[in-house]
Amino acid sequence: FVVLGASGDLAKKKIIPTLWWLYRDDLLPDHIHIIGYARSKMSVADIRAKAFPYMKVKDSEKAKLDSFFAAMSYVQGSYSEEDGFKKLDTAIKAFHNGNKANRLFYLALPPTVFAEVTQNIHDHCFEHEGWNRIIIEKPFGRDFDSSAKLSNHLSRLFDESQLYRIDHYLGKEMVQNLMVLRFANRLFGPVWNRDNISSVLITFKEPFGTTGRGGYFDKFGIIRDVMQNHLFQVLCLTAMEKPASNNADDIRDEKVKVLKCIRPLKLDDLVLGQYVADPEGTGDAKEGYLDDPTVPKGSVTPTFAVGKFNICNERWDGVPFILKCGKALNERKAEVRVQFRDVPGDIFSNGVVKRNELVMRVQPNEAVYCKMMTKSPGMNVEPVETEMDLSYNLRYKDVKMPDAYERLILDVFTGSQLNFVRSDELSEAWRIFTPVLHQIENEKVNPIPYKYGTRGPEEADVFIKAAGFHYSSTYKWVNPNL
Ligand SMILES: NC(=O)C1=CN([C@@H]2O[C@H](COP(=O)(O)OP(=O)(O)OC[C@H]3O[C@@H](n4cnc5c(N)ncnc54)[C@H](OP(=O)(O)O)[C@@H]3O)[C@@H](O)[C@H]2O)C=CC1
Ligand SMILES: O=C1O[C@H](COP(=O)(O)O)[C@@H](O)[C@H](O)[C@H]1O
Repeated sequence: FVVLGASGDLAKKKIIPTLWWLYRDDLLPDHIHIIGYARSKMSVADIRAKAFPYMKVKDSEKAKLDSFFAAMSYVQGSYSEEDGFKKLDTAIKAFHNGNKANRLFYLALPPTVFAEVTQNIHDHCFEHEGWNRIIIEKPFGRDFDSSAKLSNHLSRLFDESQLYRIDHYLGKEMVQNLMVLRFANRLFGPVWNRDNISSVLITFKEPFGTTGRGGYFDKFGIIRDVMQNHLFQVLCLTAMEKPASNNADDIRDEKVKVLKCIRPLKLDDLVLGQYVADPEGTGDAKEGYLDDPTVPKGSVTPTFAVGKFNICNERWDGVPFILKCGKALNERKAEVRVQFRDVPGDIFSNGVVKRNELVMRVQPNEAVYCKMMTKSPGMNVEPVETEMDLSYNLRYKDVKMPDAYERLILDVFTGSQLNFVRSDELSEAWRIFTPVLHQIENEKVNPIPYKYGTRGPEEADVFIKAAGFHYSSTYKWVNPNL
């Protein structure tokens, strides 16, 4: 397992800790050897020191941790020159000692070096006896053309079955559960359509800004960072037809079909925002997006976006899929909210009956709940709002929920591409977003300012309401834990 970019942030925060958790739980193959590769002069001890704060090691695990790092080495080399990769190949060969070996390369690297690194891996580090697999992190390009260029480059070097494009949302418990909820319950199938569903709202909110990553983020913006990939994957799993089987290509075929039914997004179907400081807030809230010195002065990059999509097929035509994402908002939350149509021929008093909603909460605290009406308990006969609630922390108290990266890296070892992005999914997603992204950039469309720590610009609520999502404001949840 070669971690390219071993000196970087992703390696220390995610990849090394994930490998450790898999190793600790005896889920990695026997005889695994991990090699870090980067330009910096460093050692395995340095990798260990950098990653340790993120590895959640218990005192009782210290001996196992030592054996984990004993199975690691480090090779210093450049990303552009072949010498480093030849050295890497020699280092790998030293471990398999002439025996057949499988090689997995994780590109924990900035996209600027993807092309040269993959070329060098292909030319100098491929094993001819065992399998070779490459894991690539997003961003997979910035638009349709750059993504196609990267895809063409990769397809010249590798077979699609060797490429694992990570979208870590596909490794999250509730995102994986979408398939089971939809296709393993008779309850939902018959109502999962335009006759019964009035809108689908897919939300991603983070309560912190981009400080520290402003330089990277500004080149991409929230649409490329979250909506075009994470939220679109969730949209596809929510909207797709039942696949012929649960094998990776059958599922990905269905996702592609959904994307093909979506027309390119228009500016009128978007609300864009950018967070500003909240002078009364504390800590980071005192800093707006433009106050970050790594963000170019006067940048109009959106940190918040709501987009409305129509899936023009027999099941969904006319049902708005509303995708909302933003940084520096009031809470951390990712969820899918399926809102049903009004009950026809309401026989109860005016406006008491509210729409049903099925909410699949991805994070925090995984839950599936269905907002519904019940008779007010006791002497009263009026309908009241309530919920059927599957809260994972109550129902599955002792289950350890693996991190998304743990599931996905394990998938790569086992050769399952189900939870990875195929190149045609990618090009369809870019087809939908590229024209509007270019328009936003060319016309320097001004995002609406919103205060750090709020729910985003009020215009977003107006837009979402106009799109067809009803917010009743009357639903009150009683936390059974309290
Ligand atoms: N098992 C569990 O843990 C359960 C927890 N709950 C909790 O109860 C609370 C309420 O439930 P919830 O399902 O959110 O229902 P609500 O009816 O309170 O909210 C529904 C949606 O309306 C949006 N919203 C909030 N304020 C406005 C507004 N002023 N205008 C327009 N839209 C608005 C919210 O999204 P946003 O603010 O993101 O835009 C949310 O998507 C939540 O905190 C939920 O987590 C409920 C049921 C079960
Ligand atoms: O890919 C990304 O995802 C993270 C959010 O991931 P989560 O698992 O914490 O929900 C986001 O912060 C980041 O901007 C984006 O690049």
